[in-house]
Amino acid sequence: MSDTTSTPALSLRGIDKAYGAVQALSEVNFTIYPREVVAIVGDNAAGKSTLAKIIAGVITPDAGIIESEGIPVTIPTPASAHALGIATVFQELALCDNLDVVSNLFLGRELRRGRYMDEAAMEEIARKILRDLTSRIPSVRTLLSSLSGGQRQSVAIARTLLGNPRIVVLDEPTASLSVSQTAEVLTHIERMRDLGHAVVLISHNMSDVRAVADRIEVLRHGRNNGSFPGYSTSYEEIIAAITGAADFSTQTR
Ligand SMILES: Nc1ncnc2c1ncn2[C@@H]1O[C@H](COP(=O)(O)OP(=O)(O)OP(=O)(O)O)[C@@H](O)[C@H]1O
Repeated sequence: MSDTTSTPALSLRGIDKAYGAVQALSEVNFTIYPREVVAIVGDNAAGKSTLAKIIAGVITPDAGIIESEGIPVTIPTPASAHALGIATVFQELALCDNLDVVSNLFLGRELRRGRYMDEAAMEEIARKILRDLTSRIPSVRTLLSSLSGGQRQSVAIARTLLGNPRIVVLDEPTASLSVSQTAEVLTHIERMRDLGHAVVLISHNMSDVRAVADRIEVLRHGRNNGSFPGYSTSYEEIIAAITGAADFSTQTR
């Protein structure tokens, strides 16, 4: 259950971002609380990825205020996002096919014991994280190249959880997954919320979003166009906000 009585984990207000002549975001507001899954939805070019990249510190906004746990911050780089407890899984999962699950999880931050890598400790942590996510990967020593798309997504999510982030941003995590793999990823999202993480879910898939999101934020042409409770909003209502058949621009959180 989200904790909307507490200070927001992250809050963005009045965010503008232009790429040359293209105004990708205009006066966008976005808030997420601890233990909350918030979906950002919208048509192509609505500004979803741009907002995700601002949260991830990949790009900086031209204007607007960002607060982390109520404190004004800037997120000029991915390292500063990381320092604020924000982890992002981009669509290109950035995993190594020729390495196993453990090596992918700990790539660049291997645990050592003296001069040697502490394989046993890394295996144990990998198993625990995957168990917490209820992942069905058979062995942490499986090579990435032999995993399904859904299992690879599990590894990418597990890798972000190693740093125990407050906020996890998932960019289209179920794109190109089968029905059963999608169900597995949606379970991971629910587990992350149960474990106390706030999850930002960028998605095109309305049934995914309605299945797991506590709240759905619609972007249209780079502006907010409505904020809806996830479980009780009809498919038609969300589509109307996405397509502009209905104007919800004043109804944002
Ligand atoms: N690096 C860039 N240079 C120029 N224009 C860009 C750049 N990135 C995004 N845009 C433009 O900004 C607008 C918003 O793009 P963005 O990728 O944020 O939308 P989106 O909602 O994620 O779309 P999609 O669902 O198609 O990925 C679009 O008009 C896009 O063409």
